[in-house]
Amino acid sequence: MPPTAPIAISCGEPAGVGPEVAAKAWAALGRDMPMLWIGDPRHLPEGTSFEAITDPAEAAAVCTRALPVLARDFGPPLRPGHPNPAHAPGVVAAIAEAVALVQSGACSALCTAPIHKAALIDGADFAYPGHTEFLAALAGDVPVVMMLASTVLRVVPATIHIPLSAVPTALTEQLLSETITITHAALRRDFGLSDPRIAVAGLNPHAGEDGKMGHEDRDLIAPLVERFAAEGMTIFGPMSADTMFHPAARARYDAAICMYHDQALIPIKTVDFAGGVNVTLGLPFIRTSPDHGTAFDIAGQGIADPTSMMAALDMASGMVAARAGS
Ligand SMILES: NC(=O)C1=CN([C@@H]2O[C@H](COP(=O)(O)OP(=O)(O)OC[C@H]3O[C@@H](n4cnc5c(N)ncnc54)[C@H](O)[C@@H]3O)[C@@H](O)[C@H]2O)C=CC1
Ligand SMILES: NCC(=O)COP(=O)(O)O
Repeated sequence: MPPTAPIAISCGEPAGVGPEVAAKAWAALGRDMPMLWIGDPRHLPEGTSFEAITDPAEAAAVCTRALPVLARDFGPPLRPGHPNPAHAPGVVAAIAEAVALVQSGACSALCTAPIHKAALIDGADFAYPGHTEFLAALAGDVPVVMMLASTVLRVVPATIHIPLSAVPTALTEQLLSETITITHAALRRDFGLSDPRIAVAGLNPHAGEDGKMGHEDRDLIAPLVERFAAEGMTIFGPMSADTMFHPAARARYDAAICMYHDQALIPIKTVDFAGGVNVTLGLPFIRTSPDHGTAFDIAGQGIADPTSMMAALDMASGMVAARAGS
């Protein structure tokens, strides 16, 4: 990969705030961080300084004066705040194209703007609940882990986009073991922690209260934590989820493995919505994303906060450097 290979940004749902936060992130960071936006340039906010290019190798030079764009035609016009399923094939293709560029080495990392899953299902028969699962499939069905990370907290939901009623069955020893192993390796490789400290949440209230309020904590989670600890990992749990996210508790670990989506995402979006980054661990390439969604309620108004997108680009850039050993 050339040292100036840009970070590929897939446009995400064009009716959401994705194009706006990408344009704002370029304005703030683009002079120092090569990036390449893939999408329909008609969807960028009016007045965005962009240049259509055809070769990602041109991005680094262009990025100092304009947002480099691989321009694609998504068809019908856009109404901010109103997703059009007709745009869905373009949205999915932009993600796939960005992945191909990263896999070929033409781009250094992938940063995805948020998608609206329903529009992709309606308009493109999208068979995945989110980027995470789609990227795992594009990478060859590798096991992956979702991490939401900010400077104050890192959380990992062991199960992701499934109904709450399906969580207990989905929580198997294999899933939890893979989740912990992938998280531990990524904390070492990408976050520079030589001996990461991992806290594991319980599933049930009070981590099951010794089997009186559910058995998964005692029968599944505790033995697994003991096994990893016996192998030398710094890991503890199961913790009562209600008391593991206050500041003193957070200071005791580098990442919290949580049992389901909201157990992980509520605390981080509460303590650092603006600075949170969604990063997929376990892929053979680097992928980050802002922690927020499409924000249809404010799309097209010019008021979207780009902080999370900027943090996602920063994190991707840091991971590229960490993997290059610099
Ligand atoms: N990585 C991804 O592709 C993600 C996609 N989504 C999708 O986004 C859609 C909407 O999800 P919601 O739950 O409504 O969450 P959301 O994050 O889009 O919006 C929640 C609230 O936060 C505000 N907000 C979000 N981003 C903001 C920004 N950059 N600046 C200022 N305010 C901002 C919104 O205006 C809204 O009031 C759903 O279809 C969901 O699946 C949600 C999260 C991540
Ligand atoms: N709630 C997180 C989310 O929806 C992001 O999912 P993904 O598209 O990154 O898989």
